[in-house]
Amino acid sequence: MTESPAHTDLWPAPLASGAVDATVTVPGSKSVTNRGLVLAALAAEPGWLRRPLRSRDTVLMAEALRALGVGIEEGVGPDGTGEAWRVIPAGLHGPATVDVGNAGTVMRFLPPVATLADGPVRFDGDPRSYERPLHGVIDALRALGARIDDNDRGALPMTVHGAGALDGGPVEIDASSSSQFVSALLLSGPRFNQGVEVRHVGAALPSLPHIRMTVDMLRAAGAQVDTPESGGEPNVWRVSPSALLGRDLVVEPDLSNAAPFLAAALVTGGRVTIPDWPERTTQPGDALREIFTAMGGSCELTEAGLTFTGTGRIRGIEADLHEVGELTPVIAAVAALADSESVLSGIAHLRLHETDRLAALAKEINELGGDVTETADGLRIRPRTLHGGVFHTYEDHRLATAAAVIGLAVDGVQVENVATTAKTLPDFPELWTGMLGSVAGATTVPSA
Ligand SMILES: O=C(O)C1=C[C@@H](OP(=O)(O)O)[C@@H](O)[C@H](O)C1
Ligand SMILES: C=C(OP(=O)(O)O)C(=O)O
Repeated sequence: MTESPAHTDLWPAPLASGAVDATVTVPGSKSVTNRGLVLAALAAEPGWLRRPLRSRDTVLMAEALRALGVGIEEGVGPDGTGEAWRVIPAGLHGPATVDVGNAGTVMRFLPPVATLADGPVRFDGDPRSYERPLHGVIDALRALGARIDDNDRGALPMTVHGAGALDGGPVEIDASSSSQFVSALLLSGPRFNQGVEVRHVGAALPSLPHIRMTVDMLRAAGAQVDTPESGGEPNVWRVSPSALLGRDLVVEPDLSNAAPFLAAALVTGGRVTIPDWPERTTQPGDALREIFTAMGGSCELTEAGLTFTGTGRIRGIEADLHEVGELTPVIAAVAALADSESVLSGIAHLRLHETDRLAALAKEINELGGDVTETADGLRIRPRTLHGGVFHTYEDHRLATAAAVIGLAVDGVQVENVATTAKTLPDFPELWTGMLGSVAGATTVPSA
């Protein structure tokens, strides 16, 4: 549906001329915003999303819900401060068309919602969306009573023939390729006639914090959810049928998108504060505190937010990133600048993310003179002296931010299509140069 433009734009990644010392306000979480939109759309009464992320993935989600009949009004919040979206649930209608772009959250969370519409809902997206796994959602919905026309591909494009309701009940899925299969079924579960019981069968499930986020947000909307952690069976989640409450939800900053800024403190031996870092959160980005501390920095959570301080020395790390896979590109970039080897494991499923992230990181870091090899389930990174060159980003926002991190320490890194950061962080170039503006004598290059 969406054409893939030829991306020849090159953004000269600014070199840091000294230690950064900055406060960076990071926009809202993609994962929280898109769950918040779905739950608000399925609620029995209107709700608010305050400080939502406005980015390609969240705008696609909002547009899709509008296409199904949901009202989403963009404006300021009930207290008159900050951006807020008012979500007004309505009967869900087909025929409708949904453009998923390359958003995993849209392509996986919305087909269960579409089963509740009263007509056909056509799903299409970027060429890459056709390659990303969706079989877990399609097979499960069919088992729960839905009619889906996917030409036996188990992938996009497809049409969900909404019948106005879904039986629901127990279902088995293999979600080892994406935790989003589980989240997708749970989010709509309260609205299925019998609720839903999802049993994961197969190899280990990735991204467990994202499933905890789904469960926490469902409970906050009034749903009853039984989980392995609340005394249930391992790998089984159960959501009872119920109405959902309209909430006044304040979206946390996107902690995964804080990664490149925290990395800048580590790489330059500087200091970066991220305001509004939550004390408790299900976001996987919270693990950065531990991971970057192990790589050589230190952090402190105060009323000002999370302050991360680097020493200028970066240590390699051996880390299983299975639960926090989306942090991999920036961690790999830091590891390429470390003084010892790193082994990142547990992330074979990243081959099916926005791009094959393992292949892309190995190729692009190696083209700058690095020594990165792919393992069966991750990356081995041996630091080398790097040189400048073009860093291709494969329409992957996190490849672009990873390249910017390397560019802090390596002169002449040119990031192809930095605009691809718009998937989750449209203001990245401005935030980055703003952060560097606080370095005396910094070479800040305006974005192309
Ligand atoms: O549910 C979510 O919001 C997400 C779950 C994870 O997906 P996978 O389990 O497919 O890795 C993560 O990588 C993605 O960025 C966001
Ligand atoms: C894997 C990611 O996104 P998506 O939601 O498209 O799966 C990501 O943002 O790193």
